[in-house]
Amino acid sequence: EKKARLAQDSTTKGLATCRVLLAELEAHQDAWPFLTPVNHKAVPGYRKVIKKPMDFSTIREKLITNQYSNWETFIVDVNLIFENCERFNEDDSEIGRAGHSMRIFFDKRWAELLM
Ligand SMILES: Cc1nnc(-c2cnn(C)c2N)n1CCCn1ccnc1
Repeated sequence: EKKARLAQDSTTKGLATCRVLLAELEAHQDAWPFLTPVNHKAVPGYRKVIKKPMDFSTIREKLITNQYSNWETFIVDVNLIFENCERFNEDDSEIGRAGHSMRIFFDKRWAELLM
């Protein structure tokens, strides 16, 4: 009973921390490419190349509708944003640089908040 309650608490606390972390990501000055889903109709090749699109608004919706079982599943989706960005964009491009900057910020912050 106690163990189950502890696990539940840690999940609730973990997911509350994810909301804080997501708000910081969305507020970051380099977040602009990742705020909403890539418009694959306007971006030739995106739908073919990127099998699992992800963006901050989709993550927010999933958080609000309880689709993350714990903070690990949240981290997987955030990292998907950065992996997609690196796959589709040159490192030496506006969006590529924004992706690297956001990944560095995220790696630091989740370690501080969740580890
Ligand atoms: C995220 C992301 N990764 N690639 C793109 C993108 C969109 N168009 N092109 C030519 C890309 N390489 N995006 C979305 C960037 C969304 N955006 C662009 C300008 N303001 C927002």
